[in-house]
Amino acid sequence: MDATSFCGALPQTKLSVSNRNFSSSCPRVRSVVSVARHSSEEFQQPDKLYSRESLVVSSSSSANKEMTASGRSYLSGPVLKRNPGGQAFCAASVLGVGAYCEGFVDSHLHVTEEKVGVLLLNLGGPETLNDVQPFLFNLFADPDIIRLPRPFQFLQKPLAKLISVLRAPKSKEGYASIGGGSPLRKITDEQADGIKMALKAKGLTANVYVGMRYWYPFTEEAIHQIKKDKITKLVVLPLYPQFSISTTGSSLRVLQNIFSEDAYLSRLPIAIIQSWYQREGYIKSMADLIGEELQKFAKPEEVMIFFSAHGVPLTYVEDAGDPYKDQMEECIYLIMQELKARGSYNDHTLAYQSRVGPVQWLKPYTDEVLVELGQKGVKSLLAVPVSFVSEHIETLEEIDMEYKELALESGIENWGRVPALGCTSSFITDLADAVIEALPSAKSISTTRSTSEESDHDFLSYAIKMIFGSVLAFVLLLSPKVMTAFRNRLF
Ligand SMILES: C=CC1=C(C)c2cc3[nH]c(cc4nc(cc5[nH]c(cc1n2)c(C)c5CCC(=O)O)C(CCC(=O)O)=C4C)c(C)c3C=C
Ligand SMILES: [Fe+2]
Repeated sequence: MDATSFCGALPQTKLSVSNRNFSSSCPRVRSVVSVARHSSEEFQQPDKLYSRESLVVSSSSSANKEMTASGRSYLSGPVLKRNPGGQAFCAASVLGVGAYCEGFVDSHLHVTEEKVGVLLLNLGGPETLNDVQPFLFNLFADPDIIRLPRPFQFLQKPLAKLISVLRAPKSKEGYASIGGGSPLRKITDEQADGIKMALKAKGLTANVYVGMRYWYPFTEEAIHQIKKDKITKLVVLPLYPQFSISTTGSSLRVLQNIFSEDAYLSRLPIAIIQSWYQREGYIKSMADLIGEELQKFAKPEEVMIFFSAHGVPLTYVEDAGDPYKDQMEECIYLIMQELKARGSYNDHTLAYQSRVGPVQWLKPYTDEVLVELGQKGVKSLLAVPVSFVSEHIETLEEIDMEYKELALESGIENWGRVPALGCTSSFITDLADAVIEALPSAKSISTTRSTSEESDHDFLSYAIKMIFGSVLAFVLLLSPKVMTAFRNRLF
């Protein structure tokens, strides 16, 4: 990337990025990624977001093959593309080249100081055992976590209350076993500080905010602070390497709702990095950690590398077009390629953990595969948590305690676990690079509401849905499958 080409006046009109197609580098992912043409496509209406087509549009693949500064071989992070004219932002200093551009010329020809903000999105976790049930309520009240058909959506909150109360004792046990709360907030705050420092070292002064989806500091609080600080350009960076409707998609939906109803925010230029699992820095950082842990085994070459990703219900992928599974497989492929390039030819496998409720989730399931591997005679296994970048309940309790015990019982003798990336410096530096690369594509969102949302406000159709919905929901709740799930405490 030609660094000097970034510095200049802010364009007076919104940029539009030309529509180009790129193929994924991974043989397993054959879908074609097309780059969005309009700014509104970056910040999609919920209905649109979940169509297979628009999710693919939102994948970050390959557009960045073009944009990497150093001609790296991996695809890099931000979803969308560079500024086609290259004239929009004062990023020269960011790359340590050229003059530091401290201001931009606004539409009234006044020089205004640029204030860059970075918003990190994450899930959040209960900090005390008393927080567990309300945290679970927030999680299950999210229509991106429990996806009810439209006529049943009025049941979301009562159902969330019921499930959160039923699940709380089991979850509390888990949180109690890791010290009484989630470490996610502390780690995410440290990552935020790290990214701020890495950006500073690269010449970009930015405020870095943390917005959690289900616990403090909530996304709404972060946005409030962003407004207070009068940020003039925002990069949104979800701390999930792979996009899922249930994680990044859910957080973006919250942002969209807030932004579309606020005059200042809807004009704020914003760039969203929707997934970054294929960035060179991330892949190499993962390979570094795996390589280090492999060396702790007596015979590193005989160790099975066991990637364990958080699962999602199968319908997300099969019906709603969630790209999560494809992105996960591509991610594993890239990590294994990197390990091979370093001379490690270990066997590997991918399985999905943490399923909740009576529905089918992505397979194979981690617990089942561990038992099978033990039965097949695998003796050494290195677990790699791959959908998370911080330690939390599902690494510290589920993998380190439950799965380790199961593996040892199943015949696996040597167990290891790769730590989550946390504040690993190569990783934090790469996230800072992703922010810098994304900045030029920042555009303000469209505030147009979809017609389907408007129709929700139509009283007559709402009343009809309520009546039929209530009857159907009652029947559904009494169905044997749901009752069995409750009895077995699957929730
Ligand atoms: C890629 C990451 C994650 C996906 C995908 C995801 C989907 C998903 N999760 C649930 C239900 C629960 N998740 C819980 C905790 C939790 N989930 C993630 C990440 C993903 N979830 C993280 C990082 C955490 C831990 C937060 C922390 O406290 O440290 C929980 C609570 C814990 C428990 O009771 O097990 C639930 C419940 C669903 C239903 C879902 C997809 C639809
Ligand atoms: Fe989860």
